Amino acid sequence: MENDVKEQFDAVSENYDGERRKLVPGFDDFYGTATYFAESIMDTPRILDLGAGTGLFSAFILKKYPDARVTLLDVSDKMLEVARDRFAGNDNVRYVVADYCTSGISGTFDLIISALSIHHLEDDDKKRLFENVYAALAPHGMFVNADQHLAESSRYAERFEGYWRDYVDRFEHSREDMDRLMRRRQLDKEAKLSDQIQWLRDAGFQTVECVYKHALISVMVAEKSSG
Ligand SMILES: C[S@@+](CC[C@H](N)C(=O)[O-])C[C@H]1O[C@@H](n2cnc3c(N)ncnc32)[C@H](O)[C@@H]1O
Repeated sequence: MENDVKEQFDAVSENYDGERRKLVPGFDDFYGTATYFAESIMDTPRILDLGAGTGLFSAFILKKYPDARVTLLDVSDKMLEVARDRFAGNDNVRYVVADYCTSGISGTFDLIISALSIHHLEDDDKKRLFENVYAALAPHGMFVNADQHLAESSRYAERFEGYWRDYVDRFEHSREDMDRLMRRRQLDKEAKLSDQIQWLRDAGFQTVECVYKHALISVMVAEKSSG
């Protein structure tokens, strides 16, 4: 992973949460659907949030599983600092500053979740990560990846980009925020949904479903066993 990703997110950590609704089309449905489908047979599931940032996705999940033991992993210590404030007093939440691409995944989890993070990886690294996620899940485990994706055709790649720009333009942004956003956007390396479904299957997942899709964003769930 380029250091740029860490630097870019370190720089926006304090304003990050306030901006999200202005940048993620269908914000409530996106996180709401991801949370709805994130299921565990355990009452106190062990959860790993990859690229947890300020803990936004984990906050939704903790409303569903208040006693979950959650590990927030992110390469940006500044983003995790905001998460520490968010979950202050919850001793079941722990924080790991690491690059999940190079550090691998240690431990066993019932649920591995990720939102808007894995699209920063090169495709080969995404494939390797999916294998590592599969290996780190308990036999009944599930992976939920809520992320941006690439359109299946170049024509729709352009249309998705236009759709997103039109959405973002509906809100006020400072020049500085816009410049930062566009610099971050240049680091994106989205993959097609069809490819990601295949890579998840190749990694060993028995059941793979796209449970939500809104132009360029989607929620994929992958279950280790077919149950
Ligand atoms: C757009 S933010 C998403 C944060 C949070 N998941 C959410 O839904 O708001 C992407 C996060 O992924 C982190 N990230 C990107 N690549 C990473 C990597 N290889 N290892 C660890 N964290 C990574 C960034 O530092 C950033 O905090």
